[in-house]
Parts: sequence; C-alpha cells; structure tokens
Amino acid sequence: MRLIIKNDSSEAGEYISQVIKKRINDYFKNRKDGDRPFVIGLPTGSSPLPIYKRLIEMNKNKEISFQDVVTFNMDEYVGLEFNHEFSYHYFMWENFFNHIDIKKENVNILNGNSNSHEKECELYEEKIKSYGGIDLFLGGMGVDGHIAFNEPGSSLSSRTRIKTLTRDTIIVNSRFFKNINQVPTQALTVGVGTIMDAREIILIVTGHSKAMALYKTIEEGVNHMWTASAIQMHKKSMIVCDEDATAELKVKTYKYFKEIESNY
Ligand SMILES: N[C@@H]1[C@@H](O)[C@H](O)[C@@H](COP(=O)(O)O)O[C@@H]1O
Repeated sequence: MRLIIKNDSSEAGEYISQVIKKRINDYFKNRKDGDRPFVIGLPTGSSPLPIYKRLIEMNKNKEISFQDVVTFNMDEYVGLEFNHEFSYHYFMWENFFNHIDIKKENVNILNGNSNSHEKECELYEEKIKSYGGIDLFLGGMGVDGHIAFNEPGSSLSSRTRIKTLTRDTIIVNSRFFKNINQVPTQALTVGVGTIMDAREIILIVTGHSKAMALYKTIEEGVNHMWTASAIQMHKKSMIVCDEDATAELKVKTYKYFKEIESNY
C-alpha cells in the first residue's frame, strides 16, 4: 500500500485526478476493438469533490473522455427518491455526471427504493462481474474508518447488501440534511469484498477529522472495526491524504512515506 501526503485537499484531489486520467488514457491506448470498457467505482461525500471538479475540467479540455467508461457507485441511502437533493443519485449527477461525456446507460448506482433490496444487491454484483470487474475503485473514508457504508464490525469479505447505519455516521452525515431526523437509517452498499476485488483501490482521506481513522487504517492491523484497513491486504492500493489527516501518524511512518513518494 502506498501513502501519498499532499499539502491540502485540493492538491490531494489534483493528484488523484491525474492518476485517474493516466489509468483511463493508458487503458484506451492499448485497448483493442471489442475489448471491455474501463470500469471505475466511485464514492460520494465532500472529500471526492475536488477530484470530480478537476475531472470535469479535464473532460472539457479533451484531456480525458468518459465515452467508454462504466461507473459503479459505492452506495445509496434506502428510501430517498433519485431526485431527492440528498440522495447519492442526485449528488453524482449534480456534481459529476451531468458535466461529462458519459453515457447515461453506463452509470450504475444502487436503487435504495427497490422492491427487493436483496435482489437489487445481487444484480449489482452480477452486473459488475458481467463487465469483467472493476479496474479502479475510488473511495473515501468515514471518521470511524468505514469504507462505502461498511460500518465498524462489517465483514471484511462482505458483498453488496443493506446495512443499518451507526448513530455516529448518522450524526456525521446529518450535516448534509436539514435536520438529523431526515437522515436515512439504512443504506445499500458494496461490500468490503466487492471493493477488494477491484484491480486497484485509491482512497482520498482529507481533513483533521479523519486523522484517527487514517492512523488505524495504516499503522494498526487489519481490523473489521476500521473497515478501510482491509486495503492493507490489497495488491495495488493507494491512500492520498492531506497534512491535516496525518496528525495521528507516527513521525517515522510519515517520514517513510514522504521519502518513498519521490522514488515512485
Ligand atoms: N458513504 C459515504 C462514504 O462513502 C464516504 O467516504 C464518507 C465520508 O464522507 P466525506 O468525504 O464527506 O467525509 O461518507 C459516507 O459515509
């Protein structure tokens, strides 16, 4: 696992946007007719916003195209309509998809209003498989170290399913809602296992509030109480953070990753 430490959240976003651009462009450079599209997993939240903003610019400048990119979002609240201003559907279209050249049919987001959540989650897993898996899963991290909506205690081999949100997550996420009672108590989410199956994982971790989660994810062992720590077991993963998020790391860890960053 690599840790890239940038000065602030916009530099962290810039770095990840450049990596995504490179991965997509390299893929299409070597791709033969009839090959599968590039498949990317995407998160919501405030941390990825600088990345979406930059990717939109790159798309407008023709540095990158999403015409043959398929996306799978990580999660969605149960019970919010697609056009609800706090649904993840709304968030993704508002902040990203409406502004790039992606085909509508290539966007996949779990339906939190389905008749059978179990079936919905099963079909999501099958659809990911039908595209040959996910090339790059981009993720954020909750203050309690959760990845997608895999709350503390989630199985590290979990697949897409319904999860009940912890009180902590409801409180943290209530900042997006008018009041805490509006925050849904359940969500559909890809599992830790679903994310771990991706060929590459990149997490954006910015802000002082994530410092404890970053420390637990990197410096302590793999633990289902900090589900993002599972990525220690992934063969190609990277965390890009800002200085604020490093507040709980040991000086030794900080220096080591700073040192090897330039050697890459
Ligand atoms: N389900 C999402 C996660 O996917 C996201 O990583 C987390 C952090 O969000 P933020 O980036 O706003 O801190 O929030 C929610 O819980």
